[in-house]
Amino acid sequence: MATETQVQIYGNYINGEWVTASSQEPIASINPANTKEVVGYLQNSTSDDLNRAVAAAKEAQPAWRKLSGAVRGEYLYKIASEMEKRLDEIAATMTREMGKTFGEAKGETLRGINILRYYAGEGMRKVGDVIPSSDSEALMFTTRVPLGVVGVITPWNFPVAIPIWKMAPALIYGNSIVFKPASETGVTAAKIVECMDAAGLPAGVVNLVCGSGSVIGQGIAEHPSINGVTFTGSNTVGKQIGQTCLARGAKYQLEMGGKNPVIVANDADLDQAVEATISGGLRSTGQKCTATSRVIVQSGIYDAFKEKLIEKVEALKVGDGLQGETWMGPCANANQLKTVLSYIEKGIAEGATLIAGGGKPDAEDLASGYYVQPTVFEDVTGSMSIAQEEIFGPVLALMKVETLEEALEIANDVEYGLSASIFTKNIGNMLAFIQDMDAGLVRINAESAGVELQAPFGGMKQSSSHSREQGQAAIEFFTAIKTVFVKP
Ligand SMILES: NC(=O)C1=CN([C@@H]2O[C@H](COP(=O)(O)OP(=O)(O)OC[C@H]3O[C@@H](n4cnc5c(N)ncnc54)[C@H](O)[C@@H]3O)[C@@H](O)[C@H]2O)C=CC1
Ligand SMILES: O=C(O)CCC(=O)C(=O)O
Repeated sequence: MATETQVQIYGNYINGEWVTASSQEPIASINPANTKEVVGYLQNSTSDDLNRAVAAAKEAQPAWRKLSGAVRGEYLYKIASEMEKRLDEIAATMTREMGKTFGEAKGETLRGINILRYYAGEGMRKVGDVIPSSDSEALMFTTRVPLGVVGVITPWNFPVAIPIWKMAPALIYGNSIVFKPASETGVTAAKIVECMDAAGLPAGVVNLVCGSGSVIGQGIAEHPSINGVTFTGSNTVGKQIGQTCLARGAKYQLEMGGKNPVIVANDADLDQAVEATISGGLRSTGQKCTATSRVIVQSGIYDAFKEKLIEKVEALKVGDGLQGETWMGPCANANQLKTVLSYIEKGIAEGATLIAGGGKPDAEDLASGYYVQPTVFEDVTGSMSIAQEEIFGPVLALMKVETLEEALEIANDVEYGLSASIFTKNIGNMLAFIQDMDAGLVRINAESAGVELQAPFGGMKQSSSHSREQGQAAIEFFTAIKTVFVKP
């Protein structure tokens, strides 16, 4: 039974006020490192609550868009400062809600603060071009207008960075927001919104509505007054949201799964490749859409790479992310743990060889969390489930190849195309990889995860709806271009 004493209940934030949902049935956010601990309670909202939030956002948006970009930017700077004051508290909440280590959570919260400051500056930058008209007396130019009300549906794996890299550009370009976070990380989300409230953001500009994906998430996708929906999460849900939005003519942006490869060439720096494979594959318990999942190694370096990898993986300290010595925390929820364990079983059943990890850790102090050992398979072939499907857990699949052509063929032989890495010193290998790898993010001598806030981010193939987030690319989703023709 979960402990239910002295745990705060977080309201929805609608029209500038913290309010209780009409259902009166809070949802508990549980600590995956210790499932007896409730981190906080969230609202289990209904369609009525969503309708109120959308109405507030719709009413607030015209005045918000009429402010100058510089003034909107000032609000973002203030939100960043409020978050900075609460950096440790927000990071610790993130760790308690979804399990990543405190160090990673703090890094992510800082990243959120930097994203806010980056987009605050965007409020002062150009939004259009002057285009010569065929009429010599006319002035023709483009400008940009906000979409209106934007729905923001986010997952639990980056509970600060993802909502902020969606909300900051939405706000700077003049949109208002209805924000539905994953329930696993609703308390972290409420704390971000508390910072927005403390920064004095006008009522209704951002509205937080917690609740189930099928009611509030789907409700956002269907709502006739929501003009655009930005989503990160699973492929199945993303496609459903895309279809719902398309059917009613709303704009949508989907960031979904990955099955990211790293190629280790014979001439790779062995230590660098091993470190990056471990960091890219196992940090955050492998729960990143950019996580390394397939490790394609050339035969000349295979044995040395494998030996070093296993030695390092077996030394990783699994535990509660709030404890300083922990390198890898638990899976974020019971479903994730179940999924990871089921993929490990499938790997064995389909003929891969388990060479590290493979189950729950034995330690007694880990018994009440959703822990799994960092796991490595070898003898993995391209058709196996663990080589094709997103696991979203700390599982690496080693695949041995003779040539780099073979490596690239295997690397591209999946339905996803989010990120990919190669380790090599050969410029020809690097150029072939940059050219031929079907992924939105290609990295040379660097791990597959690691997104920079000022650069475009998004995937090819089934990994995204082919748009890009972050950096200046965000303007493409959060605004519409207007071409203006003026004649005296
Ligand atoms: N690309 C990424 O970064 C992520 C990928 N995933 C993948 O998804 C798998 C399952 O994780 P989940 O948390 O269940 O992801 P999910 O896709 O169900 O959840 C993501 C968000 O969508 C909402 N949602 C759920 N059902 C919805 C619906 N019918 N309509 C609208 N919104 C809905 C959720 O409440 C949450 O806010 C993971 O194992 C992983 O493979 C999950 C999280 C992030
Ligand atoms: O690697 C990163 O920093 C971003 C990953 C991401 O967007 C995700 O896992 O959803």
